[in-house]
Amino acid sequence: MKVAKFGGSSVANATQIKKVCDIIKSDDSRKFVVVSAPGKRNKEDIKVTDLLIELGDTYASGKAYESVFEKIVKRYADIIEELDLPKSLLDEITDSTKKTLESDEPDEIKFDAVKASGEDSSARIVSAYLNKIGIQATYINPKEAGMIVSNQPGNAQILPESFPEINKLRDREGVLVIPGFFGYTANDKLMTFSRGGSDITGSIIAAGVKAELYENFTDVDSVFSVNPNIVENPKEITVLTYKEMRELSYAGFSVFHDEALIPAFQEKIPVCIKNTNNPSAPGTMIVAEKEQNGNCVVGIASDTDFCSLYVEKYLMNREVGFGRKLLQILEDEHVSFEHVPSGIDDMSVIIRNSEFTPEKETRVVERIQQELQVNTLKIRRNLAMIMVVGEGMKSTIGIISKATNAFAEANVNIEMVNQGSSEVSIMFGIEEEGLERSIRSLYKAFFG
Ligand SMILES: Nc1ncnc2c1ncn2[C@@H]1O[C@H](COP(=O)(O)OP(=O)(O)O)[C@@H](O)[C@H]1O
Ligand SMILES: N[C@@H](CC(=O)OP(=O)(O)O)C(=O)O
Repeated sequence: MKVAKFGGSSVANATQIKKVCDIIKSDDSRKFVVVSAPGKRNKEDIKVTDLLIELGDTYASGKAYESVFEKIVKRYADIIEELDLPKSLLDEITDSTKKTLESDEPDEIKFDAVKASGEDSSARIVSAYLNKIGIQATYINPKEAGMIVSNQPGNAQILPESFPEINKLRDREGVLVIPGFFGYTANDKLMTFSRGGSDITGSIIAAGVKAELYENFTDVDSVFSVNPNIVENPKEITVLTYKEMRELSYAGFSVFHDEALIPAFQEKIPVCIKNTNNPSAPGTMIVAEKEQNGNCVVGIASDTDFCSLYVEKYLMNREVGFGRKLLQILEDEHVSFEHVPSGIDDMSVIIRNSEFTPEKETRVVERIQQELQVNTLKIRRNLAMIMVVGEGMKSTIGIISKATNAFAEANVNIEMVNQGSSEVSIMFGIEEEGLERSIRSLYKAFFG
């Protein structure tokens, strides 16, 4: 039995949904189908999830929300009409979205329910269309599927007790169509995962039903060795390990959510990234282990919007507990950090800009100065992180020198370097301004 997840681009309009249903029809083992909300139909379009977020915000602020509501309804209306599905389905979706919007739930809970209604509507539509073309299919709500999550709006985590419940889905008849992106708390409150979280649903279902394969259908033939929006026609990756993919998606390969590998990895379920628009292409396989042959670097990922908090203190190496005290100040402000490169007398903490608001910065700086008596304290914003990834790097000499040469050729100054202890990745911090030319130069050095 396989789990097939279809992303927003695969259900963006009726033509795409027909392709999705053909893919399901072409293989009887595709029993579990997870869908996202309709995504962008072209570059300038807006994802339904983004419209729903706008709807929730507008409603909460007491402003007129009707025009954005109409835009959302129009997206479903066009799809339902073109698929020749009954008008009652559109009424059902419209009524349920309106009811969610007008519910008495606290704003935070309501926002998640409004946001998730895009996935819910997609699943109802796909299931109805499958039945129309003669495939027995049932819409399954995540509550019915047994997806119990933590009480963290917008950032829920699956709870372990879900898996035995999900396993029972194996006994159900026909194709089961499950909306991605959300689950329910033990108190029956709907909570969404973080953005892009339908990939997580697919992986949870795959782990729960112990699927033979988790197929993740998107709009590219494979995972490329570098973001195709930066380098034209980059090299395709045929096989990746879980570890490599986790590092790459964490560091910016938005094609697959970085948290989504964990459930599949725990049950050792292979993942295949495939293209809805070209399903016969083999795609990229993500597996536990692979043979090391060819290039030791598999991919180069990058992300922007980081800042660094740099502290220097003479004899820091001798001061027991310095690192803990610094990180404690960040913990007290609920700031999570990404990397901590350090020297003898200095330490940097790399944080996402969104985590480190100006208000938090003021409080953190004040406390560091008062409590840690550092000699230097510097905050730098607008940093980009580049991650060079590959399991084969640990047994290969000269990777860092090849990379630093590539930065030099791109005339970009490296602000920091951090090699993860697993030696699967090397991280370089640079100013955002030099990002694209660095990536092109690194790509040329490792894949050119
Ligand atoms: N290294 C990469 N390989 C493939 N695609 C990538 C990579 N980095 C970024 N992307 C982008 O990810 C997109 C697919 O992810 P996403 O938009 O989330 O799809 P979906 O709509 O299927 O959820 C691709 O269209 C591509 O622009
Ligand atoms: N629709 C949600 C969840 C998701 O996974 O979407 P997509 O498959 O389009 O990345 C979002 O936009 O965050």
